[in-house]
Amino acid sequence: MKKESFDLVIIGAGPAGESAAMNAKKHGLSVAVVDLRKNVGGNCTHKGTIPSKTLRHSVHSMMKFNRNPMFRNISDPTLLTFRQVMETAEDVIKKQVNMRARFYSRNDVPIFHGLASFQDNHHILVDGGQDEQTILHADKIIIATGTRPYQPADVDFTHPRVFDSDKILTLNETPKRIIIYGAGVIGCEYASIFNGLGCKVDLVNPGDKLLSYMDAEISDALSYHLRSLGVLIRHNESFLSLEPNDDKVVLNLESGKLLKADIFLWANGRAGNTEKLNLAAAGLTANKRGQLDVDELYRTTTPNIYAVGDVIGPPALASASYDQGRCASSQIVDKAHPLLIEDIPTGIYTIPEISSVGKTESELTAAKIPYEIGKAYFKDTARAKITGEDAGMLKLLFHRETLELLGIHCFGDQAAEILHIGQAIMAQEGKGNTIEYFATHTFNYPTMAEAYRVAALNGLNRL
Ligand SMILES: Cc1cc2nc3c(=O)[nH]c(=O)nc-3n(C[C@H](O)[C@H](O)[C@H](O)COP(=O)(O)OP(=O)(O)OC[C@H]3O[C@@H](n4cnc5c(N)ncnc54)[C@H](O)[C@@H]3O)c2cc1C
Ligand SMILES: NC(=O)c1ccc[n+]([C@@H]2O[C@H](COP(=O)([O-])OP(=O)(O)OC[C@H]3O[C@@H](n4cnc5c(N)ncnc54)[C@H](O)[C@@H]3O)[C@@H](O)[C@H]2O)c1
Repeated sequence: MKKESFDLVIIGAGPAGESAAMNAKKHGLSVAVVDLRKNVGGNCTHKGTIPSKTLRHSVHSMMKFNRNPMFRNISDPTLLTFRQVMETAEDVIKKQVNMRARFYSRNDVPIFHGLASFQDNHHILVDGGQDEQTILHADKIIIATGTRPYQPADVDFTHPRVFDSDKILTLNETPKRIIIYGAGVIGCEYASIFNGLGCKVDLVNPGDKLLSYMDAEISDALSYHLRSLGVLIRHNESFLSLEPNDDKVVLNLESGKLLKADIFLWANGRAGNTEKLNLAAAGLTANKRGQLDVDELYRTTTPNIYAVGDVIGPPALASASYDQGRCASSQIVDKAHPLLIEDIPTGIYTIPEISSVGKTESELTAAKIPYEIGKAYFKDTARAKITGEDAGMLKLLFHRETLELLGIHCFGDQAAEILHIGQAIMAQEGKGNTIEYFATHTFNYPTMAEAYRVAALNGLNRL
């Protein structure tokens, strides 16, 4: 059996593992990465963020084409199939893998392909199959193994009409009707994608609101727009059983309702990839969702082992995973790094898109912070009229005495980009963070950024 030794071994080549590896290497450590997959990029590139965002982009482009009368000079409205949009996604995945693989080779970080498991807290066995086994000795170890869709035992995911968010990428035919169970981020994003492909979508939500952690007005706006596009949302419904047949699936709900569709997508929760790591050998245990507990420096309870990314639980975002990986390896190379755990923005790629950072109205009300609201409706900006994307709103929440920006909530086309303008101001210290910035600086015209000026003036006029 081969044996090699490194300062740092990272398990998982997703966003968290990649950024941890690059950062440690740049600071002079010898680093190796282990991943089950032949290709780097993690679930983010192969199953999660990249395919879903590419699918969403293609579907959204097609919707714009179908909606804009100018394009009728070229062709009648048309629909793409799931396979067609998936081909574009596969192409993007390939390009991402090539780019990311170059990061590893240029920085001289070897990748060991195979299943990693602990032998003790300094030794990892990499099982590459076919007698290819390697033992890696490491001074420090970072676990960045991510998550996979949680699969309840009573749902048969081997049935061709039953999918989770990984398997859905293998779908060959566009269904006429789909039931999506779970209305978290994945459920809502796929509801938008399938709705855009012309499918009838039943979005079944075990909760009483879509994305209830969002600002209530934004959550309501999402429900309104999804419904107006034809998505049937059913709140407060719980899964009872699923009967997959040759020609359809039947979902039985605890309320006694029975829903029928061509396919069923389970989008309710994820589980940490820890069960094959032999954690006990390293003195570690995972919680019942397979996640690991860490302190604010991403240290597990075993002193030389760190954990980052989705495997440590919320916020479970690619964006945060990149930062967590860098933070953890900065601790290892003894370069203190800002912790980057406050005010993580959310970008939710429904159609229309949602993005927010900072406090919601209900959080500010509960904390008895005297805030005021400034709003800009996209329909009142020239840019939105030009692009035809005029459904949406930018809402700024600010302290009515100090004018400090406390929360930014945006709904509509490009919301995830628009948000970062305000985030930059919100992150300023002391008097640098003021809503007045938007009223006293000139914005390019016509832009969506101009919505900040409109919202700031709207808010200041309320004082
Ligand atoms: C459908 C979907 C859409 C998403 N959209 C977004 C989005 O728009 N924006 C956003 O910020 N986030 C999004 N996310 C979340 C994002 O994908 C994750 O936060 C991110 O992938 C987490 O990165 P990670 O490095 O922790 O792990 P992952 O990307 O999960 O990678 C972990 C890697 O570890 C490997 N591994 C696991 N166990 C072992 C083992 N024992 N041995 C060897 N290798 C192992 C796996 O093969 C995998 O390659 C989405 C997720 C999903 C599912
Ligand atoms: N645009 C984006 O940023 C984006 C897009 C898609 C997914 N994601 C990330 O992926 C993660 C998963 O999204 P989601 O929509 O599946 O989930 P979610 O976190 O919204 O959860 C959906 C429901 O499943 C439950 N649940 C979670 N894990 C479970 C488990 N192991 N067993 C039983 N129930 C469980 C949750 O409590 C919740 O009620 C999220 O944390 C999200 O941040 C992000």
